[in-house]
Amino acid sequence: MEKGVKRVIAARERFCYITRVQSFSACHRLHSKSLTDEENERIFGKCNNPNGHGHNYKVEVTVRGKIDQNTGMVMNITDLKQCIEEGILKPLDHKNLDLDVPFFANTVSTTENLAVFIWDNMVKLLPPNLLYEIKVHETDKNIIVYRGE
Ligand SMILES: Nc1nc2c(c(=O)[nH]1)N=C([C@H](O)[C@H](O)COP(=O)(O)OP(=O)(O)OP(=O)(O)O)CN2
Ligand SMILES: [Zn+2]
Repeated sequence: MEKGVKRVIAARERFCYITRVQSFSACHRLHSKSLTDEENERIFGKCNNPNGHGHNYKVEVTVRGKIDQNTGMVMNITDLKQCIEEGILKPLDHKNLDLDVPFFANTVSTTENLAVFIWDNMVKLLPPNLLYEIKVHETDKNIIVYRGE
């Protein structure tokens, strides 16, 4: 480099994924108003039990974004925590999904639809273009992923 000439080299943009895990408890019944009682029983089996059943759900919320060069963060996890409180715990924890959550009044409370509900809540609360994935563990064996498609 020529003597006395300063060259500013822009730092490369780097992207990271942050996942925060949150558990909550809720009960539900798989039952579709657009099917007959017999069809509901046949399709959903024990999950159509009229008095419902419960789950300890686990949700993984993943955001993807550029690491801010000043803060070193994609987003502050403290803020992510607050969005999860607002978008997941407040509406869902210790609730009967079918009776307490208006979204499920006419939508079957499958884990697929629960993931969509959580996505729609979180996308409104998080900074634009950061939400990457919602992963819901209904049981240890049943895991649903939704990426807003
Ligand atoms: N596509 C989907 N299928 C099913 C869903 C769902 O959300 N999406 N949900 C259920 C039930 O709600 C349910 O509670 C599943 O419970 P269960 O079968 O007991 O759970 P496991 O598979 O983890 O338990 P096993 O040990 O295999 O019995 C059903 N289907
Ligand atoms: Zn269930």
